[in-house]
Amino acid sequence: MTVKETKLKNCFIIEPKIFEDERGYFFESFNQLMFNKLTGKSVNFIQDNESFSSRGVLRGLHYQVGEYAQAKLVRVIKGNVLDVAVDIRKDSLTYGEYVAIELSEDNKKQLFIPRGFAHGFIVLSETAIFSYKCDNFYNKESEGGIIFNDKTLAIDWKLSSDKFIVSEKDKVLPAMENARL
Ligand SMILES: Cc1cn([C@H]2C[C@H](O)[C@@H](COP(=O)(O)OP(=O)(O)O[C@H]3O[C@H](C)C(=O)[C@H](O)[C@H]3O)O2)c(=O)[nH]c1=O
Repeated sequence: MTVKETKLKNCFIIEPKIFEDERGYFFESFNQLMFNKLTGKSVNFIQDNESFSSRGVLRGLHYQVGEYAQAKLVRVIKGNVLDVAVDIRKDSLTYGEYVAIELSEDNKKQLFIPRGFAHGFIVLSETAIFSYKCDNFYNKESEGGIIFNDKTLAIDWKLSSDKFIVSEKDKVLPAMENARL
């Protein structure tokens, strides 16, 4: 397992060690001891989520505020997505900056997104199964979001916007400047 910090403090790219043989492959998708040792963090994940989406589906940018803020460890089991994490920590030197990384069944990369980030992804493959761990429970009342095409962020989602499939809820998310932080 290798861990590399991104330009955004405490946001890490994790690459598990893959064991391949004539049967296929094996890897530890999460190991608490190694995660804590290599990130220097001690995160207690308490909820696992999974979503299935088709090409062009864009989920995000989402986060939870206050005591229900969530750190996430995200990965792709099937397919290929562009995953985006936006630093919305008010006191952060990289506030308003984001990282974008392709996560796929082939590269098996994972992204650790700390509390204080907005998160979203777009599906680049025919379909994708997205799986992630959260260190806090879902709390509808604590949900916040930023519109995916925020002008300040100007995220390049890789696909042409006429191909985007966005939920009615996400279509009306506020710009970052008006976001609930
Ligand atoms: C997130 C969540 C949702 N739900 C229910 C609420 C809705 O009835 C239904 C679909 O929820 P939503 O449309 O918010 O699902 P996504 O658009 O995939 O939301 C996620 O998308 C981005 C990428 C994230 O990082 C967040 O984890 C999360 O906001 O599942 C639950 O019951 N528990 C949960 O933890």
